[in-house]
Amino acid sequence: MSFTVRAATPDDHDEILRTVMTAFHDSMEENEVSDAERQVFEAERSLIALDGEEVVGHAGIYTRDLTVPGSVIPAAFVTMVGVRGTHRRQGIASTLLRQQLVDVRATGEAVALLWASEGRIYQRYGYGMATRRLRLAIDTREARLLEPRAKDSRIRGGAPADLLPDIVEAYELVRAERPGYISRNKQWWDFVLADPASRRYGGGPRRAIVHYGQSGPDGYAFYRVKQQWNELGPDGVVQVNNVVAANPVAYRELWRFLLDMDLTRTVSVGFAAIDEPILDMVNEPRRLGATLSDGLWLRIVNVIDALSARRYAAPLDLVLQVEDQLFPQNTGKFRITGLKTGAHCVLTTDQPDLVLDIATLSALYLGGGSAGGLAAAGRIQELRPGAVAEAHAAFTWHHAPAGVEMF
Ligand SMILES: CC(=O)SCCNC(=O)CCNC(=O)[C@H](O)C(C)(C)COP(=O)(O)OP(=O)(O)OC[C@H]1O[C@@H](n2cnc3c(N)ncnc32)[C@H](O)[C@@H]1OP(=O)(O)O
Repeated sequence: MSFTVRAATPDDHDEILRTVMTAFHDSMEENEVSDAERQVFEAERSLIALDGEEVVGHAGIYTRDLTVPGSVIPAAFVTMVGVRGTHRRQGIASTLLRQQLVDVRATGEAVALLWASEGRIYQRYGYGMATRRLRLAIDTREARLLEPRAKDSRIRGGAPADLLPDIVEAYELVRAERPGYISRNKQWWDFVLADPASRRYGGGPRRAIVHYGQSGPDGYAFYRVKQQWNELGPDGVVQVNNVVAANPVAYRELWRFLLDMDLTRTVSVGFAAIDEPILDMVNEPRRLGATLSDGLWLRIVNVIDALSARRYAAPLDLVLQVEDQLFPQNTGKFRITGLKTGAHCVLTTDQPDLVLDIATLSALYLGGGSAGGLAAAGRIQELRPGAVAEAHAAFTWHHAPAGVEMF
């Protein structure tokens, strides 16, 4: 089978969606496509594969900013990757995904990242597991907050759209500090707030709570309640995306509201960080029902730009020997010097301290992958004793990175 590849046009949007939904065993008819979804579509950054006139594969990109340790950088957010079942395993996704990475580098972005339907799809293209995702299923009768209610603290609840200016203010307080957070312009807030009934999966409409401290809004959470009853009475589930808060009081009081809602017995959280503060705020952490999986997958496309764009938790001076099968520019020896205030990365002929491939370096990038753990897994080779410990201290960050929204 032969296929051609071209950039999409705005008119291709619905056919692309139909193709991707078919690949996901879903259908356009059962999913309302919101205006918000159409608005964020970037036709010129979408690649489609065609068999004759038929769209048979797609890989798209959203252009947004990503918070990395100590900095915010432009990044490519890969989305809607799908190949029709009739055309799978014939190299279509590989062609699209490799071409896409070349385009990302040409655009000037240093990294691409994505949520994987299955992690094993993407490692072959150099993506590394850059964040870990914690899900919580909290038995609210068993896990209680240790601290009493705060004074001078106020919570408002309502429809997200009605509270939006305060929600945006709180989000912006947090975004620049937390690796993994993503910029949201007006279109992206519309996208985040879109709440079509076909995507509620049995839950009610999305609601918001905002916390107000002495200087204004400083935290919020979105949630929906799935109302259910068993033979003993109410058994509702509060489904929370994540809790966004700029300080411990805001975080705690938002949680207090969520954990103590009438007619509910469980709070589920979809996007918690592995250092999520709630783990250290309750009397019975085991009852938070935490489960761990892969989070964001990240691919460095430009080693020099990426490594010099972030900051490092401890002084760093290392030579990394990197192997990248797609980009010859990323293969070689790089000296990285870094501090909390700045960083520099250049090609060098010096002896390497560590040897690793691009997927492993990508896993380290946001501070999520542990250099010690990756070395123990045999993915980093240490040529100078002590170099793994130095990399470990420098690449980690005081906030674990987390992917906090699907895109
Ligand atoms: C960011 C996102 O959008 S994540 C969503 C990804 N999409 C989905 O999961 C939807 C359902 N699946 C699909 O649409 C397709 O099967 C895709 C996109 C995953 C793969 O498309 P294909 O065109 O079949 O991939 P392609 O033929 O290029 O395969 C490349 C290689 O990856 C392997 N591969 C592809 N998909 C998978 C998978 N799901 N599991 C394991 N291996 C896979 C192939 O076996 C092949 O290996 P090889 O080179 O050793 O022979």
